[in-house]
Amino acid sequence: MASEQQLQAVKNAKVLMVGAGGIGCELLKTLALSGFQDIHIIDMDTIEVSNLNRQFLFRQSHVGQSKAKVAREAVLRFKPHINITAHHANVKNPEFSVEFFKKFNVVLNGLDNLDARRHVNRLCLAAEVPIVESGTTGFLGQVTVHVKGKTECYECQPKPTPKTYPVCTITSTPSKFVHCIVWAKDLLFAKLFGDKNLENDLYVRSNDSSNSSEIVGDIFERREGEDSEKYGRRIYDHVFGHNIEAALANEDTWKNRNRPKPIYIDDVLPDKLVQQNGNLEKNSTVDDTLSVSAMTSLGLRNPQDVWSLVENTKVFLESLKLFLGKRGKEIGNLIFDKDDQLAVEFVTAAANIRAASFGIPMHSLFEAKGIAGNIIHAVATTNAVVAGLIVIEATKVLLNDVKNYRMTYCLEHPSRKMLLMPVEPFEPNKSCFVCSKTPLYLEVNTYHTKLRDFVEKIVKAKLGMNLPLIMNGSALIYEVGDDLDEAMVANYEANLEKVLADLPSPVTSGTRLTVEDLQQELSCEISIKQREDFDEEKEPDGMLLSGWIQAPQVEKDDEKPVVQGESTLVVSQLVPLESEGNGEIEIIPSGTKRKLSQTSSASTSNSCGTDGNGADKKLQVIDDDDEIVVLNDWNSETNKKKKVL
Ligand SMILES: Nc1ncnc2c1ncn2[C@@H]1O[C@H](COP(=O)(O)OP(=O)(O)OP(=O)(O)O)[C@@H](O)[C@H]1O
Ligand SMILES: [Zn+2]
Repeated sequence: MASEQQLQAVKNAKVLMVGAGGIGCELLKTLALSGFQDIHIIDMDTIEVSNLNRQFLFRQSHVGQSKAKVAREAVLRFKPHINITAHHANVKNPEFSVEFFKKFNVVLNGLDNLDARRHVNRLCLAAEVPIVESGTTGFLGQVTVHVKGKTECYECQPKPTPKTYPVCTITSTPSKFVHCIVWAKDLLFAKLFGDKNLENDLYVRSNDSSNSSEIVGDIFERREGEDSEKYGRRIYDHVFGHNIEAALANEDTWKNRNRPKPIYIDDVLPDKLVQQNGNLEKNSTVDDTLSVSAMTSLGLRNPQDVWSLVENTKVFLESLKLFLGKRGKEIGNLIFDKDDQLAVEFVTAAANIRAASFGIPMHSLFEAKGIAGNIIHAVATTNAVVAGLIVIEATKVLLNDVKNYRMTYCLEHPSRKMLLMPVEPFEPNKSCFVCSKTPLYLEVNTYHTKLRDFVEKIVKAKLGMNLPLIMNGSALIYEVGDDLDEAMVANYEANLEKVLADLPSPVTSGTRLTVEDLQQELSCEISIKQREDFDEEKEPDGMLLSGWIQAPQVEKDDEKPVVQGESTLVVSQLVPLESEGNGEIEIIPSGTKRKLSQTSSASTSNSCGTDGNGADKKLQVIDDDDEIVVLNDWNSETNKKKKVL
């Protein structure tokens, strides 16, 4: 039961909800039913059919309409007397300025991407408005509270990024199915159907074939008069037969690995492919390109079946033929899309054939699609639980009940019989460049690196700036904005093409750049250090930023993709820390174990720890034998459990 004080706080609050998707729909409903009366919603999207299974405020008839607006109307139907304002827009738009954010008592995020979350974090820091941040991935979920000066900000902790793989693992020595998927999708599919001008490592580096990439360039071209079956068979033999033979020639590679087996198509499918439903190539006037399917024409129905090598070979050939015959116009421009059935069929088949060659278990199209599209299926219940937790935390924030703030993690499997794991928030990280304004350092070859690379790879991608401005001392070297005159735009464009050392005010070793984003009201200093060489694989940007919190790469053991929707932190990174005897557990991010004693008020050394004026990091977990335990009284001195029947 909420207290009178809580009810008043809720009633008088003005809240901003960003995102009206899976979490957002649940959240808006829960806010309205909890007594909130002034709610703004921002969502840039329109409703899609695929949202309907869990975004329950939306119906079939709403497909194509604004999520924010439809969500508002749906909730007003059962709570007609509250104020809901819908903004169908990107939260990064300039209209959502720091001034706009200042109007709210708390911001509630139900977003699905890092970029927007970072942007909202910065605006909230500048506007001094607390955020309750959330994310879900299947059964996993989390709700975290961020209040300037009191808790860490959203960017104080590193965020997991999807795992990338060394090129040689993908091109030569795959050991997991996901490696075969990456090869099929990013190399083979891209080579056959994507932009031919893009560099592509689809060749095998054997000891004596230093110029093999040139030879391969010709091999992927369809020869004059070559029919699609013949072309498909030639590609098949090249990538699954000859390339593997060439790789086997590198004896050193296989000393401690299983040797792959070359696969040639005549051994698997000696006869010409005949489709069960006739040759669709002749039928190429049908316009609905996305409904074209090799599975359909081969009579393969169940996407959860694992195909045999023969079936995979047929799907490989048939999907290639269908691309050539029915989607020829797109060839050269295709980018893999998990919702493109034919693309998924091709990638599944190619990955499976490669897997067979390397002795890796094959997978169904359903599983392959999940891996290729980084899909973890959303669970409506997790969204509902998370939405409830957001409202609980928001209420505490409104009451300024700092000592009871919790970051809560929803687990997939009970840990000590608990599915919800509450943790006290950490203090601001003193080396966070966002909330603690820590200077950054960049090692770069200033004689080779263009300003464009610095802007794209560092300022935008790593620092998450939206409208950056870069200054060297008092000289402005780059700026984005609507109010620039043509001469300035031309000047900045010219600068982008110059290497750093050749800029009108040269950037060389020792230079201190100021990089700002006026919209986010964020400014940081970057000290430049000249460095000649970079490791292409480990430092693909050709630059090394430090003083910045590097995101760890995560990969689940079962080869499933990592974090869908780039949620804030994955639970697998949390380390429950047990103290001796008293049943207390502490969970801390990123695998850095700390003892409970270190988190007491005496601890000042750990940048994530408390410095004495915050609450200590103890988390009390009640020993119990119940199946599921939730904490029911967030305001009590010690959290108590409640049985879920
Ligand atoms: N920059 C942004 N500005 C406004 N809304 C955003 C922004 N980025 C993401 N969103 C919204 O956040 C919501 C996230 O919801 P959710 O994670 O359920 O994704 P979805 O797109 O609805 O579903 P799915 O991706 O699983 O098909 C989406 O409705 C999306 O439009
Ligand atoms: Zn921070």
